Amino acid sequence: MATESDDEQTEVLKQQVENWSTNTNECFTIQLLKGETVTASFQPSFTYPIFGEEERVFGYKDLSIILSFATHDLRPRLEIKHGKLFSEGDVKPTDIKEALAEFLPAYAFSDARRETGSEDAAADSFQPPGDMIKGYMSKGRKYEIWCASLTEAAARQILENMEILIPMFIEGGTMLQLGQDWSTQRWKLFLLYEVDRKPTPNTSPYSLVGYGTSYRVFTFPDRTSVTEGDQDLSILNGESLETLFPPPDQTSSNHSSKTGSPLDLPSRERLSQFLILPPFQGEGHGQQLYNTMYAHLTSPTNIREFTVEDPNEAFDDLRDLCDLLYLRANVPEFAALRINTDPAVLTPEKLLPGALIPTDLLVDGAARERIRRTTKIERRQFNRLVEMHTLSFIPASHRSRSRLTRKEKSSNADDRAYWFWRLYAKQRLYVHNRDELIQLERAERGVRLEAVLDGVLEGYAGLLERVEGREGAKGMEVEETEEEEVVEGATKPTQRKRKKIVVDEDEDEDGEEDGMVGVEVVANGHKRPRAN
Ligand SMILES: CC(=O)SCCNC(=O)CCNC(=O)[C@H](O)C(C)(C)COP(=O)(O)OP(=O)(O)OC[C@H]1O[C@@H](n2cnc3c(N)ncnc32)[C@H](O)[C@@H]1OP(=O)(O)O
Repeated sequence: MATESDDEQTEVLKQQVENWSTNTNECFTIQLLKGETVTASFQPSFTYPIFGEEERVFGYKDLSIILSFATHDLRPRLEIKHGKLFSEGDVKPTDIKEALAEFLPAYAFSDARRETGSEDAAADSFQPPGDMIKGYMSKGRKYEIWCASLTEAAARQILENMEILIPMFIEGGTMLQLGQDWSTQRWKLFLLYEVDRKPTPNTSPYSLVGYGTSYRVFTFPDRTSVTEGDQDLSILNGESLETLFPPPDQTSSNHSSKTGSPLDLPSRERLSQFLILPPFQGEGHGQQLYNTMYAHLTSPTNIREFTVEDPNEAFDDLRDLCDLLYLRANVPEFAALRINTDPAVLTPEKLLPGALIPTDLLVDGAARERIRRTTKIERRQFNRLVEMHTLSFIPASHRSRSRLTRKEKSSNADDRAYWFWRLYAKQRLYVHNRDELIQLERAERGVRLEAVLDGVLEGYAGLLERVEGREGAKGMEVEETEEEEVVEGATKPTQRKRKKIVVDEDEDEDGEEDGMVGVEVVANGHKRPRAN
């Protein structure tokens, strides 16, 4: 049984823990260093992957943890400063270096390069690994995007140097665990640098702004011929693939030269990690890097599709904006897509209650498939972009359920278009949310689907506002943009701006097919459910 003095002791202990504990998001500073000059300084968004859920360390007064990165090769250096240390009994202060050990290369904890002066010499002659694939100017400053295979030692080194930034800035983000085997050839590193046109002596002109990684996954040539499960051949654990296509470094001397590399197989490219360093966010660099990665990764003929691994909301916003601006400006067949409201095509028999939604008639199915294949945009993302684009031609004043009482029979073309647009979008959302919806009573399903659709609409409306704003301003920007472009290694245009959209949708949409699957033509619900 706890006595009064036990309680007092517990209270004292609690007080001590509080007095000696420090929030690691607050005491942690990340610095970018050019020579010994600090060019930028910022705090991490998350430190829980390093210091635990509470994001606190114990046992220090006036603690400050400074992690500096050389701006060019991201070589890290750790400095820990503190006042008094807790020293009572056996309780020791948190071992900060130990907590950071698995996130940083060993040399981050020592100063050898700095002490020998080799840092400056290396900086002077530094060139990013790989090839420069894009250059652009923004606000009078020069930027370059470089792409390197992660088989290149210098690229790998840079990635290892800065990988701690992923768990620090992407919620749930983890560091890559690359092996030493041939499969590393599937990986690419994209580095976005600002290039100082008048660098000071003994410093590098290159300063990292952001980076992305991608990897190649094998796919069947015609994904649509498979309806269930993930079609990546990577599920074969490489064994069958390697039998068919021995990797180059393991190819025996009697191996036929006819046999290609696994990298030449029909594949998807998957964008894996994407980060613009905080001091450079919100300046359009995310768009530049995304557009360049998309254009570069989709250009080989054996690449069938461009996908993104676990995007977060901010990335989804960036991707939606970039993709929609690109398709509307550069793919005329996409720009021409509209909701079909022609009663001669959408005959009463096609719209009987209980009939399946004729999505291929509502928005030209053959054209959609053609565009999707040539642009290589992943199916779910592409379908969402078609929804956004076709919605944009329906005036906002007609996007109201109260105007839908006469459904397809409405005499107003915009009201009819809105009715059909809702049917069209509901088809995809039904398939996507099928698992949840089939558990509901039939009547509830309609209501739930309407609610999901309203949430989607809200997001689309915000995005369209930004897209149209950009397009409206484009005429005025054209001259400046063309002047600013210094290298056009990529085919996607330079554009910028915003907003968010989310539903209950996962990344890969294997199994979701267009066409007349799933949803029936249903009457609109009468309630006004909450948007999700
Ligand atoms: C696959 C993955 O790796 S997912 C993880 C993505 N990475 C992160 O979340 C790390 C931290 N954040 C970042 O690195 C950056 O802020 C990014 C990549 C999200 C965006 O890059 P930025 O250079 O800031 O974007 P950029 O200036 O080009 O903005 C373009 C548009 O993206 C969208 N956007 C950018 N940042 C955000 C954000 N934090 N929240 C919502 N939308 C955003 C907006 O639509 C923006 O247009 P706007 O300027 O009109 O608002």
